[in-house]
Amino acid sequence: MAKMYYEKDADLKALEGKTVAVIGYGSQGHAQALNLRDSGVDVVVGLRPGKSWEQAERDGFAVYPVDEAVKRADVVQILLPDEVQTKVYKEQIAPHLKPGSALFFSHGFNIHFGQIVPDQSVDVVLIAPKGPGHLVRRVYTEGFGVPALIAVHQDATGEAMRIGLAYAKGIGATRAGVIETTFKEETETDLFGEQAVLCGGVTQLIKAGFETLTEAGYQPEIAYFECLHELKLIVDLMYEGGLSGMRYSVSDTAEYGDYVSGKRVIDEGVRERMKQLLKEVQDGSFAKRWIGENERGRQEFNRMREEEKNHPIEQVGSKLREMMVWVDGKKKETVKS
Ligand SMILES: NC(=O)C1=CN([C@@H]2O[C@H](COP(=O)(O)OP(=O)(O)OC[C@H]3O[C@@H](n4cnc5c(N)ncnc54)[C@H](OP(=O)(O)O)[C@@H]3O)[C@@H](O)[C@H]2O)C=CC1
Ligand SMILES: CC(=O)[C@](C)(O)C(=O)O
Repeated sequence: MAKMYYEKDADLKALEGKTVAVIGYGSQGHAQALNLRDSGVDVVVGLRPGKSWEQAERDGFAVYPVDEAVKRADVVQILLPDEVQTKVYKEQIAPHLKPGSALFFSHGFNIHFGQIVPDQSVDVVLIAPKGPGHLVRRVYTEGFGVPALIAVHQDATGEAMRIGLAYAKGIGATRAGVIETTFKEETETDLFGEQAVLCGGVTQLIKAGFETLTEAGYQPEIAYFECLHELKLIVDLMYEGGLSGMRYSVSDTAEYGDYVSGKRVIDEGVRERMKQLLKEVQDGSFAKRWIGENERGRQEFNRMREEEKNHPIEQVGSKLREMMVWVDGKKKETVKS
């Protein structure tokens, strides 16, 4: 069984007198910077001029160009998009990293695939929340935490784990639990999971179900409720009580359908294709394709993003989300797309 670290295993004193520079203020950056500050940690933000800089200033942070933020920092957390980290690191971070400082990531991609090779004089630590940034913030403000993974790639000071656990406590992760891993394991499992299950697999399943119902003539709003909206409620039950917890709460009819029909949708062929996806993550061919796509200007990415935005399920969903009174009687602050 994996070792789990909790609040009692982490000491924020490890960050006392240290400045943390959060580089990037997007999904993870804003969440981690706000949570750290609320936990009493001294935080500056490193950015380029633009909407994030303006937002970070509105949120009361001292914002600097990336290189200036790094010069002020004892811990540098790189929360830039994976595809831009290498260039920014080489040009604006590496030349200003202080010996004995710590370089943090929330995804192991650029270390694992050798895009970033830090100087031996710095600690290199991974604190990877296992959840989207906006929920890392929301759950923290509700008094809870999103669990995270921790890994040490380099321990120049002998303090990397201690500082890493303090950081995890600062963003609220030790409230839930932090599991020790490696950059390799986090990178490969995260890339596989987001492609085969969380984002890729699930969205294709939702769209296939929605299209099956709408093409059979059922109302698109009903198809949306059945195949997307209710999924959150079902997954909440799994989140709280596992698959058995969900099956306890749904009807026996649904549970029987789960057993006799689910495997006809997700059959052996799907499992074989999942194994192929994992191979392409492990051998670096996915990483090579993603790095190349960015070097070529992201035409394929932008075309697919546009196609997905125009899918009927998006139109139906945005109309319904405006019409519905939400479960707790008020509309939650939705993530701005
Ligand atoms: N999204 C998530 O929930 C999760 C993300 N991660 C990891 O966290 C890291 C950050 O991802 P995420 O938060 O999604 O990123 P986002 O795309 O949400 O945010 C990126 C931030 O970086 C800034 N930025 C982009 N390019 C530059 C640049 N050249 N110079 C300075 N600032 C720049 C953007 O500012 P601007 O407004 O100027 O574009 C923005 O503030 C990644 O390693 C990712 O894999 C890990 C777990 C979950
Ligand atoms: C939220 C998360 O961890 C993902 C899906 O892997 C990501 O956004 O990179």
